[in-house]
Amino acid sequence: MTEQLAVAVLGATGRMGAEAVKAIDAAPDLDLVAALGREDSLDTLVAAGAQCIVDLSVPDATFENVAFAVERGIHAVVGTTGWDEGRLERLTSLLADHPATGVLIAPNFALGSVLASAFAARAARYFESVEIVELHHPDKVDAPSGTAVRTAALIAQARQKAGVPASPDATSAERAGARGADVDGVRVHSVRLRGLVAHQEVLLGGVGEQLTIRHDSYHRESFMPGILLGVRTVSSRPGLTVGLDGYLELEA
Ligand SMILES: NC(=O)c1ccc[n+]([C@@H]2O[C@H](COP(=O)([O-])OP(=O)(O)OC[C@H]3O[C@@H](n4cnc5c(N)ncnc54)[C@H](O)[C@@H]3O)[C@@H](O)[C@H]2O)c1
Ligand SMILES: O=C(O)C1=N[C@H](C(=O)O)CCC1
Repeated sequence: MTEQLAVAVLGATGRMGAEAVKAIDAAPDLDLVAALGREDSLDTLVAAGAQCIVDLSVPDATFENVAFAVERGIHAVVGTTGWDEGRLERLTSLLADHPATGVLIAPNFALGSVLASAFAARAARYFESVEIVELHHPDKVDAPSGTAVRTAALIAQARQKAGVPASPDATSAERAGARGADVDGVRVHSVRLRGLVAHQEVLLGGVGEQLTIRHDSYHRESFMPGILLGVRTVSSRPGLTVGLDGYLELEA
């Protein structure tokens, strides 16, 4: 029998963490060696012999958790949001000192969401206007969602490369927030509504037509195949990968 990979979950009692604990526990090739909450010491990871962490904690804690792992040569699969450019730069320089260690930061582990963002980036160069509406449960602490920030970045890159001008917008009188947040030049609107899990629409407008690319996660189980893929792949991908699309063959 091949040796199991020793995995620890951080944020283990949270909505996502609890689901990840179940998924890792059920995977025959993975050994759940630790399940940490807010009060637990990160030293537990070392004592438990973790080879890979899955961080599903909170934006305020995720950098410290991942840095602790990287400094000890423990790979990290990260679903927690809050990874701005400054944090990514600091992590990249930390990884330079630990060249065998891999980190995957995936704003969304649902395959359909990753595909929807990739499709939207491809389509965005052909439409005059593009805006994003992200819709989540009301217990979410951050807005806009990490997925929307990543989708906007991919769209902005694709439009810039293709020389597409900014989406037209004649707004000259605005009540604060009415036009959403500007993320890399793309307007992002955040809805928080009881009953929702995680949903996103990319609205693409051209003369006389509209294309909507929508993805829905109805249950947190939808994120588990992506987490397992990340855990199984991260040790063979040293350095930093942002987006699960980095581990998928998305080109047709
Ligand atoms: N990448 C994805 O596919 C995906 C999917 C869903 C949620 N998320 C993100 O995952 C994060 C968690 O979401 P959630 O809905 O499970 O939130 P949650 O609030 O239910 O869970 C977070 C947990 O982390 C714990 N925690 C706080 N500080 C900690 C620390 N220092 N170390 C370890 N644990 C700590 C909290 O006590 C809580 O139990 C959010 O940033 C969310 O946006 C990502
Ligand atoms: O429930 C959440 O919180 C989610 N967070 C991620 C994000 O911010 O994009 C992924 C979807 C669910």
